Amino acid sequence: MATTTYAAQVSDATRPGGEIPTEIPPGISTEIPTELARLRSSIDNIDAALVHLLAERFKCTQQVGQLKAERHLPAADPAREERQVARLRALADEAGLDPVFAEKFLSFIIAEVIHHHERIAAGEE
Ligand SMILES: O=C(O)C(=O)C[C@]1(C(=O)O)C=C[C@@H](O)C=C1
Repeated sequence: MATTTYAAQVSDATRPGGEIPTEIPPGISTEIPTELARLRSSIDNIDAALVHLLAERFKCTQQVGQLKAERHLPAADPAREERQVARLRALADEAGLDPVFAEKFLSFIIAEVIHHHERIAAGEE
């Protein structure tokens, strides 16, 4: 999509390879893009950490999937999930994160894990 506004140009400038617009309109402070770029840099670091943490979690759950398949255990354990949800919701609350979001996020991950467990049990992974 073509960027026409100054705000859109500044937004593009914070992307890798982006260029700061040469003509800054009068009255527009360069402080905003600097602060935005700093915050986005932190967000990128946090996103990278999340990816690494998720990769570690999935390495663990892949092993759990193997274990469950060998012992013919069901892929899902709703009682365990209930405890995880309760714990995560409390942690989220303490941390200032929306517990509803925390639960949705955990459920999304667990659904993917169960899918992998089922594939392992079916000999597809
Ligand atoms: O702990 C287990 O039994 C798992 O299979 C792991 C896990 C999870 O991702 O945390 C996934 C599925 C289960 O329903 C409960 C938890």
